[in-house]
Amino acid sequence: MLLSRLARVSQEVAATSARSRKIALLAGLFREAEADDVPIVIPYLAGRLPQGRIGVGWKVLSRPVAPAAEASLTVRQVDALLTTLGKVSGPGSQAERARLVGELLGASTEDEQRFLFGLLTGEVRQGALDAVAVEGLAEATGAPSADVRRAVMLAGSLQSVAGALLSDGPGALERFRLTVGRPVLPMLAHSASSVAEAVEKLGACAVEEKLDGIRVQVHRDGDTVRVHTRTLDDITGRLPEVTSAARELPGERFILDGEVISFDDDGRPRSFQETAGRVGSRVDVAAAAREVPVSPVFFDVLSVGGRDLLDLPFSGRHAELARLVPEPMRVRRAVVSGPGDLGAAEEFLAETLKRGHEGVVVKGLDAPYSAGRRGASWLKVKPVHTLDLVVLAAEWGHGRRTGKLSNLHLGARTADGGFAMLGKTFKGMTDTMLAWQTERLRELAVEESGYVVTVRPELVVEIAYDGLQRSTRYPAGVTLRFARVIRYREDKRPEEADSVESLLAAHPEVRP
Ligand SMILES: Nc1ncnc2c1ncn2[C@@H]1O[C@H](COP(=O)(O)OP(=O)(O)OP(=O)(O)O)[C@@H](O)[C@H]1O
Repeated sequence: MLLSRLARVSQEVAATSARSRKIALLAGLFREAEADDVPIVIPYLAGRLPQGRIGVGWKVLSRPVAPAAEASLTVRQVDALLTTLGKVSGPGSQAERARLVGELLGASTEDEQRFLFGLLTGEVRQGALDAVAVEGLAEATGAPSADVRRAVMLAGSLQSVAGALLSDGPGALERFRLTVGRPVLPMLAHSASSVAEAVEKLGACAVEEKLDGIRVQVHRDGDTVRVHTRTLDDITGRLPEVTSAARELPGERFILDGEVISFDDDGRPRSFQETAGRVGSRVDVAAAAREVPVSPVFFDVLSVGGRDLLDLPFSGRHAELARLVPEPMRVRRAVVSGPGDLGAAEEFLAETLKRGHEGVVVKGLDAPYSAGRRGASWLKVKPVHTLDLVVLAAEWGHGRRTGKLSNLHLGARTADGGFAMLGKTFKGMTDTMLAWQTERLRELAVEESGYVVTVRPELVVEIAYDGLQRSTRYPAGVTLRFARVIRYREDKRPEEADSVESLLAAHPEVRP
């Protein structure tokens, strides 16, 4: 497929607000695409680079290059060139990058240059595009859109489903069934501001402790056990405790969902940093496991004995879980009949906090498991409220922080797929964090002006704050009070950051 075709459709999709028109435009594009184009076309449309980072800064991009008169570049040629670009390193790499970018832009028409510029600087990001692309695929291939959605949910990747559908037709969806050994994206939660609000919304529900560890999905097939993170990385080798616990359960084939966490000798949870450090260590796992042992604590089951349980109501899945996993290895919970029983829910939250956990997750008893979604039926309640925001820029520090990128400009997602800055912070960072962020942000830099370095909006950071206040200086009309960094969330994509809309919904006091 020619880049010019993709660039035109991308522009048309951005220009129309009608969802049906967007779907029709994408369906048209998919009908023309070859299966090999798909892994490039879909991320480009959403404004993502399949290569992740390629280390091209604003300086290189902003050098004017005379455009080509006629479109000839294919998306696969562009992708190959960007892959080469991403691999350039060592002495002379700046000049080599500039040469390759010059080559790319010189072969592009003016429209294509504009598209590439947006793509490389992160400006054409379109957050909601993947959902529209699912509908477009269904329309282009004649597959029912609910089936495409379920396949994407289970595959955890729109690209792979699209590639299979476009080369083999609707029958290819069969390949994306829930299978032991093949991880699926986990179900996620929304926030509620209180247990009362959550119980009011959900009615009969289970109130579960929220453990601040690392999410794991454990697959066992006979003697084979695999452990995956929420981003589907395979971390089996790092967690011998989890594999041996899974082998001792009275089932041969299952998929369990839970959290691994490290407890101290008194049974209180150790800090997230300790658990994360342990789970992150790949060398000398045995020594790390002696120093910081972790335990799996399960809260859901997706499959058992070859039966797919995703569509069972949570109460049914939990009954299966209780048959498979002994109580000490399951999260503690209280079942609550509805708002009339709020006292029991509040008591459980208070007890959970006293035991050192960060809050609770309130779960509707009737809801199926929605893999890869923030289901409306899981609501987390944490007394210390935090936000996941995207770093838009950073300022060079001074004094002790000279040479470090320090003050972060923080953005929340906006309805149009962009980000609105909510404020800045340089608080809460450890020295390690400062060094790490300086390096990462320099790689993401697109423009440097004075002491402010603007970056591709890719890094997600968890921020604690004491509230919102109105402000005319910021585009959303509000700013954060006493924002401070808690940790970077490398497991989250910017599309998963908090939005201005949800923030304002949680703070009625600042609404005009
Ligand atoms: N009982 C539980 N049920 C579901 N998730 C739990 C539970 N205990 C801990 N968790 C963790 O909480 C996360 C759910 O919160 P969410 O989906 O919003 O992700 P998150 O943004 O990482 O949450 P947070 O930043 O609040 O930890 C899960 O991914 C899981 O790792």
